Amino acid sequence: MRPSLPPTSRASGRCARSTTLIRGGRHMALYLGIDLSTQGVKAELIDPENPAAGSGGFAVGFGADLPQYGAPEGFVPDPDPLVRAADPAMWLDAFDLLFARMRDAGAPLGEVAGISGSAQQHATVCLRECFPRVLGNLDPGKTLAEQLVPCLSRRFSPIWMDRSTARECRELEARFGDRLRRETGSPAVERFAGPQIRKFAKEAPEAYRDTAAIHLASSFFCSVLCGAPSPVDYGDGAGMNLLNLRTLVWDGEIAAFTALGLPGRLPRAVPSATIAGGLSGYFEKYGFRAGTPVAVWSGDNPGSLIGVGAGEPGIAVVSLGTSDTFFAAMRSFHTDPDGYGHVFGDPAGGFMSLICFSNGSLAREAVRKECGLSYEAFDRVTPVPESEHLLLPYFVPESTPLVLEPGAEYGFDWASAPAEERVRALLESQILSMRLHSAWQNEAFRRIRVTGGASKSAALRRIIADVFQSEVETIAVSNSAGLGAALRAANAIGGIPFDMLYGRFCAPVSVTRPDPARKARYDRMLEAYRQLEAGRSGTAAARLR
Ligand SMILES: Nc1ncnc2c1ncn2[C@@H]1O[C@H](COP(=O)(O)OP(=O)(O)O)[C@@H](O)[C@H]1O
Ligand SMILES: O=C(CO)[C@@H](O)[C@H](O)COP(=O)(O)O
Repeated sequence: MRPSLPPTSRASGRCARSTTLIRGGRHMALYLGIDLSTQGVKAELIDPENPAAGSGGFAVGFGADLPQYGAPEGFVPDPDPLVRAADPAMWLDAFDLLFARMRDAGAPLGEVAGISGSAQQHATVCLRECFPRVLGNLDPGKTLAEQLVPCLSRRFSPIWMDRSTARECRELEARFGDRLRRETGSPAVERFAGPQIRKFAKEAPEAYRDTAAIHLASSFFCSVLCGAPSPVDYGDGAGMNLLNLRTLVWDGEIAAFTALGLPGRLPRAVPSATIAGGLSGYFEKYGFRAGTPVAVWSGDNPGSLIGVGAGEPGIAVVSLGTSDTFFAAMRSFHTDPDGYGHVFGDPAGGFMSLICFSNGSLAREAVRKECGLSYEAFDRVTPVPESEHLLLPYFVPESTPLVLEPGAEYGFDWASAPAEERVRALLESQILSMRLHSAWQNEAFRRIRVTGGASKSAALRRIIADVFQSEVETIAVSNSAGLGAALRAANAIGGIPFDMLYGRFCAPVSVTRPDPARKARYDRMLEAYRQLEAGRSGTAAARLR
């Protein structure tokens, strides 16, 4: 059994466990998976022939390790809660730091046979014409940031938390109506790349003219590894409002309307098992072999679908990272009539659903601090009271349902409630919202796999099991996006079938069984939550109509 990443992994360096992959020994072929998330970059190194031997995982936290960027939560603080951007220079420095740490810890990077990765979804990186030339001539004597920042035509990248494109979404909806949802898998969505690019082209036309290529964070980092521009995979590409999921090519009409000349600025869209290229010689300084095959990167949620072993329909996944997401491989392509759910490419083939709640760990963090609790205490107090208190947990702008003006709304006397009641109300409300807004999938999932930082919380796992009346399973590695990237590399490059990899790396290590006695309670609370949400001014039950 592989132990999970200890909580310290976020802060810095290598996790406490040190295993055989670091201590030495011969390996047939190792695969490396990297995940660039909102708050840090993490890596998982696996040996498919010896799944018990882990690297322990490596991590760089933007706040703790790169404080000079002033982005403690991974984005540049902005007084406007709708504006959220990150500095690609910080991401690039984190990459150099991550690989240096792996080399210094003795990770056998020379034995890596294949690499892939994933990134937080929707973030765009805009690049000048010089990008391919600079990439092809990276100087190992300099840092990635020193060399690549001059290629940026937009200095900061809007990330998935940005909600400043309501106008552009309205324009896209007015032009294409329901075709957007039916063919790109989602209505126009504020955080998606298309509306973000439209806003950029309108507000900074010169910088847009100076832009030769627009990458997602995933295809940007795949390009950096390969030393040449990389395609976008269907998993992450579907989060742009630009990819036609019926034809699996960029929708020329939608792209041309989004911004003049956009079709010529987009990388190719390809299946997730595509080999993007060979590793750039720049990375030899960390001990890698130049030319090591790199499989295209994906989004962190599609990557996690693979990392928890749920690439086939039947198991739902709840990822409790900075955002909370609920997703599952789909049996058939269908879209959410309310417009909150999305359809992305499943890296194992076919499609996956996804619903994103922006008030995931950020909301839990806000309440935890307000109550002055540690996470251990937070976890201990939650199962105690059986009160049926609810709140709308909009501590930051919310995607599901769409809430642009943040402000939590309480269905009970919040100020005088004891800390444990507040915490329980928050966690139950978050999971009830998840049940409410995932119903469009029309599938009763009997098994849910949980992942992400907050999946360590036994209280949250209990609430998920009881609210959904499903078994809730964990796997050993909580960095499922990083593990998913390593598994994708082993599949695409090593030719190892996913079901074999799932069997070796994704077996459940804990199961929380639902308590049937709580079913009636949560059915009742779901109805009460629906009414609380419907009664809030400025919160639409459906994005569309
Ligand atoms: N024991 C815990 N209980 C609840 N939340 C936790 C716990 N440990 C960590 N977290 C939360 O996990 C979050 C990070 O999760 P992670 O999956 O690493 O995020 P991301 O991939 O989005 O950067 C932190 O914001 C923190 O609030
Ligand atoms: O916007 C979405 C999904 O559509 C987010 O889930 C991002 O992909 C960020 O992921 P985390 O950093 O929270 O894992």
